[in-house]
Amino acid sequence: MKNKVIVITGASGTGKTTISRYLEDKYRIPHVITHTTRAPRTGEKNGVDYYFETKESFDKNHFLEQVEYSGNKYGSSVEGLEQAWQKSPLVSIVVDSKGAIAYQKRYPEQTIILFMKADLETVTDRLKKRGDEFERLKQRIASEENRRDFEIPKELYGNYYEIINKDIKNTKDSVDGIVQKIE
Ligand SMILES: Nc1nc2c(ncn2[C@@H]2O[C@H](COP(=O)(O)OP(=O)(O)O)[C@@H](O)[C@H]2O)c(=O)[nH]1
Ligand SMILES: Nc1ncnc2c1ncn2[C@@H]1O[C@H](COP(=O)(O)OP(=O)(O)O)[C@@H](O)[C@H]1O
Repeated sequence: MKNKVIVITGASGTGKTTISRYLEDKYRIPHVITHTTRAPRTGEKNGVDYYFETKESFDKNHFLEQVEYSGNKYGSSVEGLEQAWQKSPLVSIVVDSKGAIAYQKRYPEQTIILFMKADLETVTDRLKKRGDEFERLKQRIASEENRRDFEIPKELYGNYYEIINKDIKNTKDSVDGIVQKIE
């Protein structure tokens, strides 16, 4: 198989991380670890969930693309992608929609985009249950970037799979169908 990357995008709480973990557990598809200046959430580990950076250390990386999202910086490096491809020709990455556009442009033949969708009420409820601190959660939900990511950007029209993540079993079935088609 030629190296490929499953790019998982969508608004906060729509299930991107859940699906990335599912791909890892069921199919041994490793995820690319990206960099962020946001503080770790309870249970998140440096070098596993993210590389947690200071503003200074963040800028020392060689980014393939980087964004500002709800007041924090996020970025993914060529090295991170190459490292994941060394483990497996098929890997996944969780990024915002700007990141998804960047991957589609740079690796048009190798990018498979999953656009995760759920309604605002559902995601708000899930983020509360995830334990996100309330003030941060409100700020995140209201952020321009998050509001934007409830819809797929026009640059990706015709080039993505939409997954409506209500019932988790149906969601996993849809993901299974997509993974099995990847050559
Ligand atoms: N473009 C880009 N987006 C990223 C990267 N890493 C994470 N993100 C996105 O940044 C946004 C915020 O991530 P996070 O703080 O973990 O919040 P969550 O979406 O609520 O889990 C999400 O849309 C992530 O997909 C990256 O390296 N590049
Ligand atoms: N279909 C679902 N039904 C119920 N809870 C879900 C579902 N999908 C995800 N969750 C939960 O919702 C929360 C947000 O999901 P997560 O994968 O962290 O979203 P994202 O990475 O897009 O912010 C997590 O606590 C997760 O376990």
